Amino acid sequence: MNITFIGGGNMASAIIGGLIQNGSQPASICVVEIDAHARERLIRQFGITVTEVLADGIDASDIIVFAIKPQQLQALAVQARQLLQNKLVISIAAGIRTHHLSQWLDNHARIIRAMPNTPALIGKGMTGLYAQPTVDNLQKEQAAKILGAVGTVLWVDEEILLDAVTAISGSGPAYVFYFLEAMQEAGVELGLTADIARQLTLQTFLGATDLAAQSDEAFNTLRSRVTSKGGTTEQALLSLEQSAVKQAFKRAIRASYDRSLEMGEILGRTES
Ligand SMILES: NC(=O)C1=CN([C@@H]2O[C@H](COP(=O)(O)OP(=O)(O)OC[C@H]3O[C@@H](n4cnc5c(N)ncnc54)[C@H](O)[C@@H]3O)[C@@H](O)[C@H]2O)C=CC1
Ligand SMILES: O=C(O)[C@@H]1CCC=N1
Repeated sequence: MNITFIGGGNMASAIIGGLIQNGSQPASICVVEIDAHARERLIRQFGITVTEVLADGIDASDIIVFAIKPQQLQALAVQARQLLQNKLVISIAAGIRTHHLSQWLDNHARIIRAMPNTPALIGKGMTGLYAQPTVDNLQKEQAAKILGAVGTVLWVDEEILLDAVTAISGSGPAYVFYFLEAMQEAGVELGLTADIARQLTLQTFLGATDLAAQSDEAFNTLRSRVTSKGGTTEQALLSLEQSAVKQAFKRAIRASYDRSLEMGEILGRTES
């Protein structure tokens, strides 16, 4: 199964790294990339085939992954539409709806929209998938196999739910890194070295998320076990409540969701 990525930036690189780590042959992966520095990096990092010529890249595979910015997708689609025939198109562009992409591609009917995330690089990605009703089961299995090679996949049966997936797991690693930053900074302010604060923070996230993953219990039950009456955690949680951190966090996720919908709306409205 050969795969061509159009765009070899952060997210494509994370998926390619995960695929190779999981046993894919570099020779089965091609990237079309317009930036010369990025092309050099991709060859150095992965030993894959890289080209700047769209037709060559599309010709090389039956599965084409659109991995460029949402704002660039329409122009690219218009260039690609004569070249795709019945190939499977997987778009990872945030917000862009399959019916708009299909229009830009002259009513192409084999489109799967995917929302992966960057932990794909180490095989721990989370990808939401939505297929147009015209995509056949074999092509759905191929898409699930590719993204499944770099983590967990789940299908949604309404496209709007992919905007929710974007807000939770697509953008999600950035929220986690934000919390890691805050905990490390707090540790340093309390006198720890940056290295020790980093180690304590990371191991706490790893331990707590592994514990939650191995438990059937609700997150707030696990939280209550850390929170001794009259103890230290209680004070921290009280402070978080007083600062309305949960509400602020939910608003942040809603802002990501709204932006995904807005990008779909605005970028889909433009004429092809
Ligand atoms: N970064 C992330 O965590 C995630 C990103 N996405 C989606 O993935 C897509 C790519 O995002 P990133 O990788 O972060 O962006 P990026 O900016 O790192 O990569 C985009 C790459 O596409 C190249 N490019 C631009 N126009 C091109 C063209 N016409 N032909 C070939 N190459 C072209 C650029 O030179 C660049 O290397 C976006 O649509 C984004 O919404 C989806 C899930 C997560
Ligand atoms: O920030 C973005 O728009 C992309 C989609 C999800 C993660 N990164």
